[in-house]
Amino acid sequence: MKRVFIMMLDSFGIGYASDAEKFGDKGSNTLGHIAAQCAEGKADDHRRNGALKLPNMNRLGLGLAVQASCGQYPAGLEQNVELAGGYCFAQEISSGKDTPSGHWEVAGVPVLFDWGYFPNHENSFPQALLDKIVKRANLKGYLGNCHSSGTVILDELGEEHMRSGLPIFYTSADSVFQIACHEETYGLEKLYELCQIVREELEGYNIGRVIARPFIGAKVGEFQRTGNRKDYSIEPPSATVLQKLVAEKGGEVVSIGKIADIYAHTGITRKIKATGLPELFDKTLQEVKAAGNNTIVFTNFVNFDSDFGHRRDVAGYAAALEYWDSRLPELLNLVQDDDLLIITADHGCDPTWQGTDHTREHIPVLLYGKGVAKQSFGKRETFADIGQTVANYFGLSPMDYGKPIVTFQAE
Ligand SMILES: O=P(O)(O)O[C@H]1O[C@H](CO)[C@@H](O)[C@H]1O
Ligand SMILES: [Mn+2]
Ligand SMILES: [Mn+2]
Repeated sequence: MKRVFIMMLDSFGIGYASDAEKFGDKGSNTLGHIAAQCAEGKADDHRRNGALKLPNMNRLGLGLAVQASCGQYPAGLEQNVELAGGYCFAQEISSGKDTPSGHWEVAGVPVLFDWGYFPNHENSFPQALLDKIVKRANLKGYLGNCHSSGTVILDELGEEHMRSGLPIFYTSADSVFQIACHEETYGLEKLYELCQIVREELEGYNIGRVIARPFIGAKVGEFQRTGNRKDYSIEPPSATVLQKLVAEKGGEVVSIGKIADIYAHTGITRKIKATGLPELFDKTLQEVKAAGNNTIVFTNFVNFDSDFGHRRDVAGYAAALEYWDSRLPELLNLVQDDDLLIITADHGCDPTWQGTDHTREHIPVLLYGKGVAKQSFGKRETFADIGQTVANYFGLSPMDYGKPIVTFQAE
């Protein structure tokens, strides 16, 4: 039976990439800096304390992958562990450091064109675009129209939004048009309809995603974003390894969490909704247990990025990693002889870094399965090596980019 399980720890970077300077990210290191702060006792709070404890990922080569990526073994992580899997690190060839670029490149389709961006920090969106949206959606106006962190803007404009009923428009260094509206006072369906209109009006602007950002709460300090976030992505520019598995083998691709949205629902045969790390992990285990031949179970663990990376919350990120690692043995126990488990990431989001945006970093690639030698697989020139490995494993036609990290015998 052939089954691949891809665990995408959103924003789990392991050291700045050689082109990081272009992004203002030279020196960033999501895991390295979290480990350093933990080791110095600077990440102790009600959620965790002491040195970073990731014994299970470390047995799959995490510490060694970090060392290979940035030259320094992560502080506090156990050394000289007996390897249970293969490991390497990969650099990104896509032009951006955003979620779709990282995910698509992992699936064998790097983004080599430039996305459109809204570079102005105030009055970010072109007036002509705003006018069209206002007219088509029959709005009385809008709030925001700027770069912002999604939680900061709720503190600033959430109450005004509730009073006026005007949607909050904002963006970031990524190619995104984000819309925050109160789930109850504005309405979830109305927000989704507005996002759909904006998606259509963005034709020609080359914007990666429109993101619905529903929230709840009565007043400042109580606002909370909900799991009803929805991403409206454009489609990948060519067939991903997910699409190939479905087209060439009639295979099954199970999306857990945000995966389906990120691939614009292409190459996905089943979608499982889940919110928060515990539920994402529970649903992953369920799907891995039930998976049949020629199946990919693909989970995006968004919380590392959205709850901790962008929020620059080091202790929160560390606690989330420790939680995830503590559950990893449950997944490892379900991996059968022919299966392949891949633990990886889509970009960095160093919680010690300036600003609140992603960071241009290498990603870890931890491989586990009987067909994987317990060794280093070096530096990978593109995240697409993962997609090529998956194509090779399933015996699909090769992807245009990437080299297989491990090769498998055709059946
Ligand atoms: O600050 P929030 O709303 O979480 O926004 C973040 O989430 C977006 C999508 O991942 C990114 O572009 C980043 O700006
Ligand atoms: Mn991401
Ligand atoms: Mn993000």
